[in-house]
Amino acid sequence: MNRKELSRKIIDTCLEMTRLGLNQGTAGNVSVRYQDGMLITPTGTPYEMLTEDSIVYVDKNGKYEEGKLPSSEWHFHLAVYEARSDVDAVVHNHALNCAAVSILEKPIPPIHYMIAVGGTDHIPCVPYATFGTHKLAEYVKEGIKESKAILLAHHGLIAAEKNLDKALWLAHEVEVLASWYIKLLGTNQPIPVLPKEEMDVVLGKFKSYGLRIEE
Ligand SMILES: C[C@H](O)[C@@H](O)[C@@H](O)C(=O)COP(=O)(O)O
Ligand SMILES: [Zn+2]
Repeated sequence: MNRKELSRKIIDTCLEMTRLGLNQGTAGNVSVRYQDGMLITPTGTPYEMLTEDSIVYVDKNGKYEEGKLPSSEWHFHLAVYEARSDVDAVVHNHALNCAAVSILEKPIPPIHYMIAVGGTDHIPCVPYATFGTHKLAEYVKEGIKESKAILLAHHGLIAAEKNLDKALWLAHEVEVLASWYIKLLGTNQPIPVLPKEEMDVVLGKFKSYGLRIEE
């Protein structure tokens, strides 16, 4: 895809993220790997106002086009691309249930085998750091090596995948898992989790269970 097509795809992903109920207001941001950097949503702009021209190119050193202001979270988007050569798209949101679990500063444990979607047996939660900081990007860089989906404490979710459709799908799956976890926590009962041996089996099966979403 050329730059214009990728920019359109970013905007469509943002709008779909809101339609799916995964985001609100100007929270969240979306990027794709492009040339030696990335294309990313601008900061503080309602998704309905985005045009292809508003999408910002940021190079691998964080230098961006004059006259445009990228998402305040460009540091952690670049950090994801640095950390993982197997992903080309990143979605960040403040989805209700993901944000709620992140406030507990807890990972989502293996309450359901679909927890394997991120590539490990839990959805990690990285420590809190102020939005838009290098510190937050450092935490993200470490966390994303472990799982393609991570919670950011007291903040929200990051999902990274091979393309935008897959990244959005992953974000949606994790929000469903987070909603089950929140419900379970509300029962005040002990929460059974799947044993490590079973999660290893599922993780193995997921390696060949391809998600048929291509751009
Ligand atoms: C304060 C921001 O909303 C922050 O939470 C950031 O993480 C976010 O989600 C949206 O920021 P941008 O509009 O700068 O992408
Ligand atoms: Zn955010």
